[in-house]
Amino acid sequence: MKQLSVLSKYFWKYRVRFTAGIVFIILSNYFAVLAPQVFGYVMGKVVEHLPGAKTAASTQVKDGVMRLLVSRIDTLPFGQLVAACGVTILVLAVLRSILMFFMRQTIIVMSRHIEFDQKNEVYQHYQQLHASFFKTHTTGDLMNRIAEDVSRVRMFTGPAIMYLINLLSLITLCVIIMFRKDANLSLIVLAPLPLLAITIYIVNTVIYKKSEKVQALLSALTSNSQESYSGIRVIKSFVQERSMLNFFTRNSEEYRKNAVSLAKVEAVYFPSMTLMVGLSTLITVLIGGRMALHDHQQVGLIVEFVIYINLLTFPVSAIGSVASMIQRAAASQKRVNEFLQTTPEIADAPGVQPGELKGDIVFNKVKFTYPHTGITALKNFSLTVKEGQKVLILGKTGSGKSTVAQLLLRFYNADEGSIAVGGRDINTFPVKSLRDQVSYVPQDVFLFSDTIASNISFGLHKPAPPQQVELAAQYASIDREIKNLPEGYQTMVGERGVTLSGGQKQRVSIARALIKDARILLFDDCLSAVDAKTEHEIIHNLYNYLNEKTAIIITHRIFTVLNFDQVIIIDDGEIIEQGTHQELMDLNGYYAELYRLQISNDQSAA
Ligand SMILES: Nc1ncnc2c1ncn2[C@@H]1O[C@H](COP(=O)(O)OP(=O)(O)OP(=O)(O)O)[C@@H](O)[C@H]1O
Repeated sequence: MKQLSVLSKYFWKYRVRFTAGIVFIILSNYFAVLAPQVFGYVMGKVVEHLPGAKTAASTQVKDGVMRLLVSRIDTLPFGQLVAACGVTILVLAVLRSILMFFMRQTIIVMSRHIEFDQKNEVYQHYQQLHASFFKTHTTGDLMNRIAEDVSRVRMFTGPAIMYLINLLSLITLCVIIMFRKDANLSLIVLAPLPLLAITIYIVNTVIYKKSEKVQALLSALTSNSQESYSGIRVIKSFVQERSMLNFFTRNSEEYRKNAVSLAKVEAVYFPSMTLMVGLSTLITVLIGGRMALHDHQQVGLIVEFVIYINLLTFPVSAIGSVASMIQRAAASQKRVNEFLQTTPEIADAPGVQPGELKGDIVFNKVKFTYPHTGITALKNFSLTVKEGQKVLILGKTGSGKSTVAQLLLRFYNADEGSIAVGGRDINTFPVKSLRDQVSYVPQDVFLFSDTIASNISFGLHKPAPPQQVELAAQYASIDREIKNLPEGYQTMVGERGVTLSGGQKQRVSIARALIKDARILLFDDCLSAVDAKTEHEIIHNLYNYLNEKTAIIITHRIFTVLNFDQVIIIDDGEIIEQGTHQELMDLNGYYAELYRLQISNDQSAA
């Protein structure tokens, strides 16, 4: 419950709606308990008019509104009195329905507003969290917190709160009226209700546990089928359809067993609930009937009590489900809180001022170990890139090349040493300002489910004119291919759109970086999927585009077309060769060997 206290800020935010909702619930329940009193009164009058009735039935009227009504109709002829009572009951029912409508309109609508705010809060927090957080949490878990957990919390801020206030006010009103009318009879007829509430709570907990399991199995089944669809080509090419089917069937069977067991418990639950409610009504009729035999005056009271018991049925049976809704919401809110309390590791130091990024990039004795794997990706890494220089970083796979880009963009903070741009430590720039001024083409291409034009202009802060988008695409050598698509730049890509080839996606991703027109560019192995001719064309275009800009190009291949100011070879996180093309050829080490190998491969391919 402590977990849910964080929601108080939202209840305060929507206090007017919330208070109005509480008033509507209480008023609607007040009208609900007035109706049995009218029934009781009219039944008393009916008994009074029965042939052979000896005594005038007493009308135990305790409520102010009832007293007012009785004073108006008590002297009416019998027929008119009954009609007036009928109309009153009808009016009360209509009033109650209207109030119930407003009760939902206030409380349930408030819960939807809270859900919206909370989703935004969670999403905003996601955006601020550091890269290693996303490495240690699965996408499914993150999706669950924003979707499933927030929805369960909504079940608390909406239905659970509404039922709780409803049941508390209705039980209080009914019990007060019943005890004022006949304390002994009240004690007897209400006795089974706590038993009913406890039983429902216990059974509900069992249902909750079972449905949790069913839910988890269903999630596993969904991820299993999702993975099968995504990897369908691998499955088919390795002829693994049957084993995948067997795996799915096993999971599916497990799900079926648990779902059937849940259905069995639910099947017992509802009839036993009705039985217990029936028991209360039965006790009222039995004891009340005996009382009425001795005293006809009691008939109206018994009728009233039977209606109260039926009125109490729903709130009492809701206690269990409300309690488990609150439990679930508390567990979900705990998960949301854990996440919201995760502080972003990469944050701006107090008082940092934005500034223009220009000048040399200097890595000074940088050491970095990935926090959750303990892999030291860079050791004693020092590199000076002068403004306007083009630097090529080469090295075996896993040698630490991409880590250089990750650290420069502050996806992670270096453990030792420093990184400076224009003589200013990058930690003294606001992170957003730093990233805004560096164009980055990541190794893993990601395109959003949107048009090609939107994907290219993604990093811009205002809409880009079509000419600007086309120019960027021309530099990335993808313009012609885009124009050949049925809808050109307006073609949808991503899951629901046209499937671009790996090389096409890479070039759209390059265009997205180039359109930013930043002074510093980082290309991380971004031409791995294009053919040699296209690679040549892009490098040639880049040569013109880069001009005065500073560029760090990470790759496995040597680009012979572009004249690099420096070539760096990294091995196991350390620089093992560094210099110009000629210097490294003279060194006759890793670079020279790679160069000769590549030239001979290119020649044999030509
Ligand atoms: N996010 C990460 N979390 C943990 N370890 C990582 C992460 N990224 C990379 N590593 C590890 O750090 C080392 C260097 O990785 P890095 O991606 O910098 O290599 P790379 O030279 O760019 O490789 P490739 O050419 O295959 O892209 C590798 O051993 C890798 O397993």
